[in-house]
Amino acid sequence: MTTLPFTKGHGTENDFVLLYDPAGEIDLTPDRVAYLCDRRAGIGGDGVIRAVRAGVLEAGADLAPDTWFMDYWNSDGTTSEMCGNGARVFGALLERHAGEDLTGGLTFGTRGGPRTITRLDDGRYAIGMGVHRLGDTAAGFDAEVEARGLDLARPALSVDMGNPHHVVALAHTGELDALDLTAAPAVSPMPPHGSNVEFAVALGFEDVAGEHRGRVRMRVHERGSGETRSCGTGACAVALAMRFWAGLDAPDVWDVEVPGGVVTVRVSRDSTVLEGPAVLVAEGMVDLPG
Ligand SMILES: N[C@@H](CCC[C@H](N)C(=O)O)C(=O)O
Repeated sequence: MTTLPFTKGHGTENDFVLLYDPAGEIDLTPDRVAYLCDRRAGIGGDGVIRAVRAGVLEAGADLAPDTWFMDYWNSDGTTSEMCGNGARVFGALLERHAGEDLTGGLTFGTRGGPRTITRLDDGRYAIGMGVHRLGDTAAGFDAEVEARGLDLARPALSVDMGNPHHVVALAHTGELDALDLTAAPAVSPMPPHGSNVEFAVALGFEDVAGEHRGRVRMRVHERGSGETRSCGTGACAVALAMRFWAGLDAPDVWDVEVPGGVVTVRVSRDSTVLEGPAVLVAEGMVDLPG
């Protein structure tokens, strides 16, 4: 039996089991991840995040060995390139367990490339999300999505946030509420490694303290985790798609309502910054079977 210390945390209720493992001593396997994320038999979470030094991971080979690396796993035991909400919670873990000061920004590694986290004056965190890429912007859409609760297949735009996304615009919040995301939406064509699928309804634009802001509500079905109460990379994908579809006068700042709260996405030419909270809720010890 292996016994491990863990931290439980969430970002807008996208929740994670966090393992502080600078020297890479934990033998993390898909079965162990699935066990930790099990909400009845384990701790429960949408994913596992291990804080490890880049030098002890093959995926961190391009980084200076003492760079922190966010080793992200979905609840089904698969890994992903990036997790936006998880990155904020990872930052809060580094503050608590490694004594890192994030007020001036800290760059860390992910499978999707380096990202930077900064603690904001109001206690939230900002993540520099790296370079994004929209799919077929000439056509406006490059896929179709079918989901339970939708009468017809809907057009979707793919957005690469380091990890894959497809965004579907719905007409009103009634359509969003009627979705049944207990089954994975069918994406056509589906990328080889799957996709995260966001459904979004534009709520309007407003000027707040001299800033032109958009507001949008979304739900998400995450690759490897099912429906979650928030997705940071998904919120960025939604803001980018909405901004693109809205045309010339579209805001660069978007408040994205998710079932678990609100995050803010700031768009510049080819990159985004994701702002939101991170909460560490518990520390404990867990026995891993086997
Ligand atoms: N919830 C995350 C995304 C987690 C990874 C995703 N399920 C994938 O497989 O790409 C976020 O906040 O970005």
